[in-house]
Amino acid sequence: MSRWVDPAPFEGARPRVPWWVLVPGKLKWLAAVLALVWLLVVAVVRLVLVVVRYPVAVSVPTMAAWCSLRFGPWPLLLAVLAVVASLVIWSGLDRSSFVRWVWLRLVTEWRRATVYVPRWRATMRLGELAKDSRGREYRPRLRRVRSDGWRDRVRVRMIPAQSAEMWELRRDGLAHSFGARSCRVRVLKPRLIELDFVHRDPLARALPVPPLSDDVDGVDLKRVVVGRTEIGKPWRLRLLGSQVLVVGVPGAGKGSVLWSIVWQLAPAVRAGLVRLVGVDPKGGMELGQCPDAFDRVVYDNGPDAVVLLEEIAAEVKERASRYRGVRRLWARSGGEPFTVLVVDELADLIAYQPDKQLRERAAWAVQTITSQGRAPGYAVVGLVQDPRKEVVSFRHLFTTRVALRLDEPQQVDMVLGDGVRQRGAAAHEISETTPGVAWSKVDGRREPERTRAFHVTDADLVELGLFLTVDDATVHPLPTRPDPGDTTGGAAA
Ligand SMILES: Nc1ncnc2c1ncn2[C@@H]1O[C@H](COP(=O)(O)OP(=O)(O)OP(=O)(O)O)[C@@H](O)[C@H]1O
Repeated sequence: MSRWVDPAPFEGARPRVPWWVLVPGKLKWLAAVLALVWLLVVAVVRLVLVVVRYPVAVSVPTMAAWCSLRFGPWPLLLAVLAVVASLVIWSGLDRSSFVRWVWLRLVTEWRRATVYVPRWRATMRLGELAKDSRGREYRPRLRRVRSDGWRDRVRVRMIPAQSAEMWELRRDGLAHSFGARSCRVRVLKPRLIELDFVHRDPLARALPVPPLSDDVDGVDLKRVVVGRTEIGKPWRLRLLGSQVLVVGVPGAGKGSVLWSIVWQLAPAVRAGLVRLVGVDPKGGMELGQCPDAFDRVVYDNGPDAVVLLEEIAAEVKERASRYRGVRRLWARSGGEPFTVLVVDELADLIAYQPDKQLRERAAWAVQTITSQGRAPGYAVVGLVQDPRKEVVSFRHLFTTRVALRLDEPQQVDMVLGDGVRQRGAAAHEISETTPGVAWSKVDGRREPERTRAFHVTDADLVELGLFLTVDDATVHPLPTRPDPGDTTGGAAA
């Protein structure tokens, strides 16, 4: 009898086919074409980025290869010689533009190729700035490199969950790894930081003051040049419409900032266009060096100083009420002098003064002048040694803040505000051997500037005093050459 017997169950592994085998043929072709287009677009974008980022490094070898293939080696050699000759002539005729456009670009490419690219991966791994997660390495990306000669600016795209502080902690290691003297970290935007690898300090040498000028029109109260920035530009302080706070430990060079301001204002002071008023609680140690510059000056922190401050505050209020609805900002044409109040040790008045009443009156007056003095033409230049709590509470009234050498990183934050140190303003790292070097931060401008004030010597202050008191102090006309026809020998001239 024939009987149906169930076959034994199949025990072999079922063959597995990739999912795309099951996709219909037309769709497969379409996907392949799309993938190819995508790869092509990515390749073109990368190529364009490389050309844009390194135009010299890409275009020169490409042109050279094309030339030698097309015309043989001789035209190429001639072209190289012509280029070298024109570069030599260019450097002879205009050195600064040659350095900017040619030399620094070559240095940039050289340092990128020989320092940053070869050492980047190892430094990131050993410095624990790169991380492994689930078998994938997250490594900060080296972006644009620019060399200014004295420093290299290296942009870095951070990996997720990384902060600028992590880089700050490794600054020393990074500087050693890339052969620099120091490294600063600046945050440019979220995830993007710039590392400044400093090779030498362009502000290492003291800056002599420029010659005193008679030109009153040359005094621009919005841009008083008091020194130089580290990128070689004039350091300009705004006095009209701004209040200036200068903080630094003893010997940091506060005096040089103060006297550089007075030096540059001198022609206007002499012409009566600018009036200087001073309070020097240190008994005249600072302002007493050139008292002739000041219309009024008090050498203590007692009642006289407070009365002077209150008088100025009352003037501010009176002038402000007159200006209301007439003009928004002081102008020369108004006929009233612009007033600069210099307080040498602000903390002596508003923090150290033991008499509470005097202290409060001084604080009120300083607060009134700084907060309301902008429009009626009153500027305060406040100097402070110790950024204590009492002084720091005034900080927001000063739109320009200058941090000379300070002791601790927290003090930098207290003076310049939160986040400014993270953008590179390491005033606590300024060397004792470079007094007058400072980090300056202006409200409304994101980046702090590293600067150095002119060095105003004692001899300069004597010259300043003479300039302000003796009418003809700097003008020494040469005797005129006697006229050959003049029998008196020119004596009458
Ligand atoms: N811009 C500068 N360039 C070179 N040297 C400077 C500069 N400023 C100050 N110095 C020098 O540094 C020393 C201290 O300067 P200064 O007295 O101005 O400091 P300071 O901060 O005002 O000190 P203190 O708070 O004790 O008055 C001086 O010998 C001065 O010659």
